[in-house]
Amino acid sequence: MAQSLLNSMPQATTGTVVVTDHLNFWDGKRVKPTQETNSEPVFEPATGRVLCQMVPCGAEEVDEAIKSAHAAYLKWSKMAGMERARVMLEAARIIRERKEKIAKLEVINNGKTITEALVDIDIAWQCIEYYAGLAGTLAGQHIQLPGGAFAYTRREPLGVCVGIGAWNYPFQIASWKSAPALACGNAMVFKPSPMTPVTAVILAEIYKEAGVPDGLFCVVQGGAETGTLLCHHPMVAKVSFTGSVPTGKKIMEMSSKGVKQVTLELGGKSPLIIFKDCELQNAVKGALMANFLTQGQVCCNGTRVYVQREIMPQFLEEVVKRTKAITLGDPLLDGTRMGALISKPQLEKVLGFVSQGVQIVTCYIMSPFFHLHILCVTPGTDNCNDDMTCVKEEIFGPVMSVMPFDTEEEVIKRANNTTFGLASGVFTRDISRAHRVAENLEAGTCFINNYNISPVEVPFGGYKMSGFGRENGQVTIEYYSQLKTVVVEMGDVESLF
Ligand SMILES: NC(=O)c1ccc[n+]([C@@H]2O[C@H](COP(=O)([O-])OP(=O)(O)OC[C@H]3O[C@@H](n4cnc5c(N)ncnc54)[C@H](O)[C@@H]3O)[C@@H](O)[C@H]2O)c1
Ligand SMILES: NCCCC=O
Repeated sequence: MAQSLLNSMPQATTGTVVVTDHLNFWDGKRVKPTQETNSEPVFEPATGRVLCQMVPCGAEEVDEAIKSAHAAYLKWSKMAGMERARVMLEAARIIRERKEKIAKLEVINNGKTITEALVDIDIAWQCIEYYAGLAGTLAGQHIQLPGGAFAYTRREPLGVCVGIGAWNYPFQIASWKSAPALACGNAMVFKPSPMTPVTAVILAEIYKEAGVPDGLFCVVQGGAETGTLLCHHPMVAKVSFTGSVPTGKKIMEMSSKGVKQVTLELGGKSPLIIFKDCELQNAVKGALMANFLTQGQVCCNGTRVYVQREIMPQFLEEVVKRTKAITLGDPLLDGTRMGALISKPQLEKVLGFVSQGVQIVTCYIMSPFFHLHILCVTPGTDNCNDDMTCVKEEIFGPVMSVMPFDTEEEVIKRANNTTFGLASGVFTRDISRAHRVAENLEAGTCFINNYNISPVEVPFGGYKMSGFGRENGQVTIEYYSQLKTVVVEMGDVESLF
């Protein structure tokens, strides 16, 4: 089914694709939804046209998917790490081979530009390749004890893990969650966002084609209700969630009832600090990368840009010039650098944030629906300051707030004055200052002299209310496995009784 959809992709242009294939996947195949009367339209962001119908899974369907995943887990978890690695490498190879088609579908469903979607799909297969490499390295310890006794540890999988995704990186989020889960011997049931239901099921088909047991990676469609069913299911061992802070709190609460492990990848309002000794052109490019990828709908964006007062005029001039030059338009065209926001409500939400009296330096709103382009900056503290709602809250749109600062001590205090802690950045030529600032910023990542690069070898995750647990990097193995200790007596039992 997906093959037929993918095969038609090379000819697809914006406004032409309609997806009719079933979007659920378990037992190794696409599954027809049972409650079709509950369907919700899914829109193509660039046109506002209906792309497909999303039918949420109910309790019985969720149960079927989880049971299918559990059956697969019993087989997959008994395979050697190297055997799992071979299957995962094949999945990575297939994604690489089909990346143009997958990226195109991602654009049609999400509205981001094709240039970015191709990078997202590259990062997805690289993630699967990276964890395939780690699958064969999972090992425990041997511990010598008195009298010839010894103990050893085994790194074991958790069981059936649930992945719940946001809409901004649909295929990539499904890959970032499934790759470490599968490498450790788990199965995964993944629920994409109801706004972007189309590409996770393609990942499921690719895993199957690569040779995973039927059911190992399942996809159930739905929103909050389906997500709730997943979090409460007694056969689920772990929930890995990407999304907003309010939903993250609910996920944690629900998971606590079953004492399930949780990873939370939540929102942010990250600071980017630009010192006067920076290489200005790099800092300007960094600020744009920190704010405008995926139309600003990126969790780790550096949306609070603090610029040292002495260079504010030059910085603003350059940043405004470059922002005005961003090509907005059809996201499927190679030359487009900013596509469409995910939905009309999201557009309205973003506009609501900026209608607060801030000076908007440049603003384009394109027809028909969701194109938006706003740079909201000001050199004065009165017009754009730390206390404004749009500077404190996550907007999740292409809005950059720029504020002046005077000293390092002051800016660190202001940068940390937030409940979020996902990412941060600093531009300076002073190496000591760079590392000192990185140490003092309360965030899970600090970019020095760059912003928003996410190599899969590098851990990614938040401090404070931006969540806990990590994705990517070696450490994530610990979030998808558990340690068993085996204690071995070689002599007689010395009993006190
Ligand atoms: N830290 C990260 O890695 C990261 C990455 C991408 C997005 N995000 C964050 O995600 C947010 C935007 O995404 P969104 O609007 O899809 O977030 P959201 O919290 O509204 O939804 C995320 C997912 O949770 C599901 N969900 C909603 N209510 C639920 C419930 N009660 N129980 C179970 N599942 C439920 C949704 O259907 C969706 O699949 C932003 O805050 C952004 O910063 C974080
Ligand atoms: N490049 C991945 C960033 C994920 C956050 O939205």
